[in-house]
Amino acid sequence: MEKLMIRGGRPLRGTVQISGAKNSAVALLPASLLAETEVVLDNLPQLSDVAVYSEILQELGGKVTWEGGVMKIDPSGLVSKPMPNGKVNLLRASYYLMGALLGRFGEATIGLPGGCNFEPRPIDQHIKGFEALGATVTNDHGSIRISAKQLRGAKIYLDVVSVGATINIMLAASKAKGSTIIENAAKEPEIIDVATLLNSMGAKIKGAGTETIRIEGVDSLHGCRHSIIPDRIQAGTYMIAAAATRGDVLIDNVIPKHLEAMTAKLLEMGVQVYELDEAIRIVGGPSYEAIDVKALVYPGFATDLQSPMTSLLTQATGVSILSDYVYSNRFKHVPELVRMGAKIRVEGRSAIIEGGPLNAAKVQAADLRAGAALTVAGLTVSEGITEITGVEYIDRGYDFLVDNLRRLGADVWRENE
Ligand SMILES: CC(=O)N[C@H]1[C@@H](OP(=O)(O)OP(=O)(O)OC[C@H]2O[C@@H](n3ccc(=O)[nH]c3=O)[C@H](O)[C@@H]2O)O[C@H](CO)[C@@H](O)[C@@H]1O
Ligand SMILES: C=C(OP(=O)(O)O)C(=O)O
Repeated sequence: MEKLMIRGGRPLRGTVQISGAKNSAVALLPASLLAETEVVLDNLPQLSDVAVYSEILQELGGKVTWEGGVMKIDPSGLVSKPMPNGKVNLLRASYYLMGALLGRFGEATIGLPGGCNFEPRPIDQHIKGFEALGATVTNDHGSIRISAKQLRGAKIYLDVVSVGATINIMLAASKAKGSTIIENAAKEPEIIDVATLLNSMGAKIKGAGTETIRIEGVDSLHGCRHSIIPDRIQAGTYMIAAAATRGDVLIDNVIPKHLEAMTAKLLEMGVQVYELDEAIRIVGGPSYEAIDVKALVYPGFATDLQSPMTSLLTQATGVSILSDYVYSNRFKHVPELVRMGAKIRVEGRSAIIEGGPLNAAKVQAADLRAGAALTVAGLTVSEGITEITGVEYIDRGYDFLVDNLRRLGADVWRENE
């Protein structure tokens, strides 16, 4: 196991290139299993979740080659195989195998997903969707078994706006007989990305990115080439890090529209933000105002940026309130930030943050974005070395983190624990 070491206090300066989106990649890989011929994915991030997924595809009989940011997936030799445990327990997005294998083979047995467990993350809406499409779903000692003689299109209203359920239903419904309508669908850019891939494979999906998605089922899907959208969460984290270190950073290869909520909040604090066609420049200032932030479903402020934003708000003057309306208890970063001298208390679904300086400490990342929050915090501390364990979580979502930060002038490195 490694730990991340940070000697902070240096303003980040320069340009950082943002990779393809993790939350798209981990849905596009299983989506490719619905094709009968080769799918090529470009701009793939080099993340541990992607590596695990490529191994899962190979266990299922897919042929995978992965060089740099390009993965070729030949699913022609795919076999229907139960996956009750093993690699599926390592990542959250293994739940997409349910929709993909159900669409491809009419059956799937998949162990309950892993990933970041900051609080219980139910999948009842995924199951409600599969059942509405005519599947039988049973829970067998922590494995979900799903089967259908023939999937049939249906009208499905999601009780909660769920990224995973929306995509999972799209995957299965692409191969159902007749039309499916998903109401109260999630609108995240990653959903549009998955629909774009599926449509390039021959699916008929309309309305992705709105709250009503219509899917006309087709008999078969074919291979294609697809380039993954940039990772808005990675981009938002570098925006936060640039502001927190009072630096000047060009965040390149982004879709600025995907970061509008982030941009609006930074401007409100007094950070200078310049939107270009495919880049955003952040210029930090000497002082920031405290603000209130509400994490919501897209296009609201992303819950995945809530933890790193907490670290930035410790650098503002006054008291900020950061509330998470997606996950009520996503605050595992808070006790660790408190160890670094932050004045934060959690009340219900809100963190109340009083601005003030941080100090170096030995801290533990309990999940991916908690790790991002601690990294941002460490970068602001000018005396001492911050040591962050739990780096394996950070590797789920930030490729080339040390290289990128060093190129921006930070003094960071990894060491064996
Ligand atoms: C791999 C991936 O894309 N992960 C993202 C995805 O997770 P994930 O798809 O798991 O998150 P959802 O959008 O499904 O969850 C949103 C909310 O709905 C609840 N819920 C969800 C499904 C369900 O069946 N029942 C239910 O009650 C969840 O507990 C949560 O409170 O979206 C989250 C919210 O933007 C992000 O934090 C994750 O980074
Ligand atoms: C929670 C996250 O990921 P996952 O859903 O894959 O655990 C995240 O990306 O912040």
